[in-house]
Amino acid sequence: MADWDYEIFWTETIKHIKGELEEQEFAMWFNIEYLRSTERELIVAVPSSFYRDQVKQRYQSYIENKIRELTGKDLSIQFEVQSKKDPPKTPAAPEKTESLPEQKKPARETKSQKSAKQNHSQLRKDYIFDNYVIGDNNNFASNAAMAIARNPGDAYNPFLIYGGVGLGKTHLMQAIGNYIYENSDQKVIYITAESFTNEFIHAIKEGPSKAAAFKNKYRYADVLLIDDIHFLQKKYETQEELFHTFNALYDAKKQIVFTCDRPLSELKNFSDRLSNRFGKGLNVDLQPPDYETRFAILKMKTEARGVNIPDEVIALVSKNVSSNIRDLESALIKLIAYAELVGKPITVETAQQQLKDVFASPRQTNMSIETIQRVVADYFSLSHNDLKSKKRTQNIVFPRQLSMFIAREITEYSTTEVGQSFGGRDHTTVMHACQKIEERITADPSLESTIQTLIRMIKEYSAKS
Ligand SMILES: Nc1ncnc2c1ncn2[C@@H]1O[C@H](COP(=O)(O)OP(=O)(O)OP(=O)(O)O)[C@@H](O)[C@H]1O
Repeated sequence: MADWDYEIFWTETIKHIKGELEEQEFAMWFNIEYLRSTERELIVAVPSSFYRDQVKQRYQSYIENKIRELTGKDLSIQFEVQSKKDPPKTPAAPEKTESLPEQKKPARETKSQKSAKQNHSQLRKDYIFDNYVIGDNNNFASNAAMAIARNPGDAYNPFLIYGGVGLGKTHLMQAIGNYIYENSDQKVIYITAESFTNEFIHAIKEGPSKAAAFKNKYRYADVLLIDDIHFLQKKYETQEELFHTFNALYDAKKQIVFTCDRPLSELKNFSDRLSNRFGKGLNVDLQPPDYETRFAILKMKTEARGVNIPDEVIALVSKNVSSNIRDLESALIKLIAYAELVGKPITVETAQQQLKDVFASPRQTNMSIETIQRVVADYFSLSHNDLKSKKRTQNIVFPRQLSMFIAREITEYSTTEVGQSFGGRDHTTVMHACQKIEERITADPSLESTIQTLIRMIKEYSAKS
């Protein structure tokens, strides 16, 4: 694994730490830059030997623990002193702007993904890294996916991508498959959990030789990609079969990738031992894209279709369709179809008229939970990461419960979805939070007016962003 690069994990670790520490403390002690990595070490730069000694003493084990949580590996941090003229760069949140965003880059790969090989029969040929736009919502997941595609079976195995509908799980998973298929002779198998189940039931019905053929087919894969494993809930026999397939592949160091619509902890009627196995590797989530990323995705999709749509129209659609990327694409297709049918260019006016129902649908007007978190956190002088963190101090627990309560009041998100947005908490935590807030309102009616103030602020914030 000589060419392994832990930079993405370093970036992610720093992001977590930034969310946990006071702003000042972070700015003071995390003037640390990633340099390179070896199999067991991450080498980072600090500005002076004094700084190095202080950081080592205060934070080395804290950082190493964080990295272990993310990678599952015991990596040690080595500090190199490198004086710099430039001031430290601390990651800053992207500013929200009404203007057109700069073009984001798709996830380009260094190796060419185009070759003379025939397309893989189970993989969509356009689901490749080159067509996958990277934004803050999927940065970690897509970088991890590329690292896995370059070293299948080596480091992050199994790899689980989870997140809500239409956020790019299948695309990313198939990009891994396409990359490996194009660049090696490894046998890549992609299947949805539903087809896996149907094939399994059919094979058993057909008798022992078909059942054996089924087992062999999956156990001799080099790379197994199974989409939508939440479908396996309650399918105990298929889970059992997959458990054995998993063990055979895992022991042989073959890469396994799964997608799921929720974190493993939220799967119901799912065997613990299977869930434990899946949880062994790297689990990453995909969040809904921000405005800039939506714009970049639409821009890329229009270019790929060879249609000419003004940037103002792309901006309008990106602003008004925020639920997921599939909805974004559907809106675009609707516009293109209309323009082709009536033979007219697409303008802001036609887009507004043709997509007015889409823009007004409850899915699009639904307030994002992140907006609620940001406004409530700001009100209580916290960072919005505090609300998603595991911290249980009273100054954080109350705003967190309040945010959950407001999310249930003014959005259509389920308790499961709300819980997931608060650091992957269970839906029962959300129910408990709502009950606690209701009890507090009964005991202290002035809380009701605080809640109304917050809701007004959230709506104003949302209208501006
Ligand atoms: N980052 C991205 N860049 C470009 N296109 C994207 C991106 N993410 C998703 N898409 C596109 O959005 C559409 C939906 O993606 P995909 O089917 O992978 O979502 P999903 O999360 O698997 O959804 P589901 O849960 O419904 O199966 C696809 O056309 C995909 O190409």
